[in-house]
Amino acid sequence: MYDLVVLGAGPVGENVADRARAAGLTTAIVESELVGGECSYWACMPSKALLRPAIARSEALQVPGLRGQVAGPLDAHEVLAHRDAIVGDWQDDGQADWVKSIGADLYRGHGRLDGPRRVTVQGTEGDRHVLTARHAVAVCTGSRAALPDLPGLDGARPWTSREATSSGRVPDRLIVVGGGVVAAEMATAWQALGARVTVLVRGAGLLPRMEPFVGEHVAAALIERGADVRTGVNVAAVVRDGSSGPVTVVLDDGEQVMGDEVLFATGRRPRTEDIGLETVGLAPGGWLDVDDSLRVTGHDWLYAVGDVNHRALLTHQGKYQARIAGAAIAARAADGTGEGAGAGIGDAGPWSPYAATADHAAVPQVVFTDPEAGAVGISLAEAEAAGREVRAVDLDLTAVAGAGLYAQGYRGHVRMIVDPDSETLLGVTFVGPGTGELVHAATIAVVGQVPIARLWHAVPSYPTLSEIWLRLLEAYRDGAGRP
Ligand SMILES: Cc1cc2nc3c(=O)[nH]c(=O)nc-3n(C[C@H](O)[C@H](O)[C@H](O)COP(=O)(O)OP(=O)(O)OC[C@H]3O[C@@H](n4cnc5c(N)ncnc54)[C@H](O)[C@@H]3O)c2cc1C
Ligand SMILES: NC(=O)c1ccc[n+]([C@@H]2O[C@H](COP(=O)([O-])OP(=O)(O)OC[C@H]3O[C@@H](n4cnc5c(N)ncnc54)[C@H](O)[C@@H]3O)[C@@H](O)[C@H]2O)c1
Repeated sequence: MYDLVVLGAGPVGENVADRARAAGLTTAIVESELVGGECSYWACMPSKALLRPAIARSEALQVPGLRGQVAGPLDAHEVLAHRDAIVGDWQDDGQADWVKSIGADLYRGHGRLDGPRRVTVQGTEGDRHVLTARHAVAVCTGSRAALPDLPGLDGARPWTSREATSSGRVPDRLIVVGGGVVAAEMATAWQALGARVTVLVRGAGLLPRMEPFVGEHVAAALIERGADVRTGVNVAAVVRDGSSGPVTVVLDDGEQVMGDEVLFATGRRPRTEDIGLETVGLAPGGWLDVDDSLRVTGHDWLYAVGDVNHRALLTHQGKYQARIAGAAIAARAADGTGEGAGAGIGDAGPWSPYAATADHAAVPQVVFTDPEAGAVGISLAEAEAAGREVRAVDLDLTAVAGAGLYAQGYRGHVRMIVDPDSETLLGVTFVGPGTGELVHAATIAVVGQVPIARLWHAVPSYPTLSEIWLRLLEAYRDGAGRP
């Protein structure tokens, strides 16, 4: 018997276990593939290992004295080897050792709920275990790529995010279907590695969840570097010629696009179809609904944390939820009841240690395209959709001296969304080289609800990109975004 059983040892499951361990709970953690999850082996880490050389080279091309040194293409062989090293050659010994080091017991195999507070593990070696949880089970099984139901797709062996982050060779021609973050980042990476890239976007532009200027900058840069970015197109079928021949994507107007590989970056679905949800009265296959303490609706012992609850499909946000869930599980366990709304966690109102409030108000994200983009909080479109009256302050990032020093011909843009009543920030979005590192300042301003009047005292260093904060305050003072 354990205090807590965690299903899935991705970044989120690891953090739930660690937080619970810090509070003195005994923990078992079950993993069917690699300890470290999607993020470590087929998502964040390998994708950023592929992207960092591309972005560094691109920035060096804008720096006097360096341009000539990086005029040649990336050494794809070296970049792929670096990616392999970053993912530890898809071996998880280091992370498995870490799980042991925190005192949790690791069970390797497929875990399934088997009624309240029970998990069975079908071990990878044919072994079988029944684990019982005194206080809680945390489902942290993550998500996998969602593929559309298209004629020919199964036989066409499409890439998903897994192949796009782990491929050992650069295809001559890569077709990318989708316009979200995976599509934009992977188009950027493989183009920089030498593939001729065609991006097929169903909607009006790339990165539709962010402010529109982000997708415009990223698409323009991809096109300048030779990619074919087509918007408003629908894929009707996919055909692979033989087992290793080229692939043809047929659009619904009959046009055909040829490639050597096709990546479907068309979103995610939850890994909940075979985890025994039916044994506790829940429907298999869906995202799991949770309250702000990450407890599954209607179950006082069951938590769902990370991608699987669909609140924010990001590692850092999942790990934030993990810290909150771990704290709530421990507090309810200490309280001795583990039952009833609020038992052991007091009122757990917004911003308490037991409420993942930032999921609603301030989810930060950096998109590692070239140029980089970053955002936190709401966009103008989201404010309008919610009927909120806001002021949007827009600026070109070249308004600061730091931009011209960062890169010759620097291009970038920022938008700040302000609540005019409280004069606090509701959201900020950046696009431009180096802007990923500006996002955390924005996150602190949004989460801290720092009034504009106080932000004037947060003096940005000269001559950094951060000086854009001062320009934003000046523009706001001078009436920018006023109706
Ligand atoms: C290409 C790509 C790039 C990304 N880049 C970023 C990025 O730069 N920054 C960022 O913040 N986010 C990024 N993300 C999102 C990030 O990968 C996810 O948000 C994160 O991995 C979610 O963590 P998780 O622990 O909830 O799930 P996962 O990482 O999916 O881990 C779940 C774990 O549970 C295991 N599991 C599932 N079912 C069972 C079962 N029945 N029994 C036992 N074990 C089970 C799985 O094997 C897996 O190890 C990216 C995603 C993709 C696809
Ligand atoms: N840097 C980062 O933080 C980072 C990087 C990669 C992924 N992620 C996370 O991973 C998650 C998954 O990313 P994603 O890009 O796969 O999903 P997404 O939901 O962001 O984008 C999927 C896109 O595919 C399109 N689409 C869906 N079905 C389609 C179809 N049949 N034909 C054409 N287009 C179709 C959608 O319109 C959407 O624009 C995201 O939520 C993101 O937060 C984060």
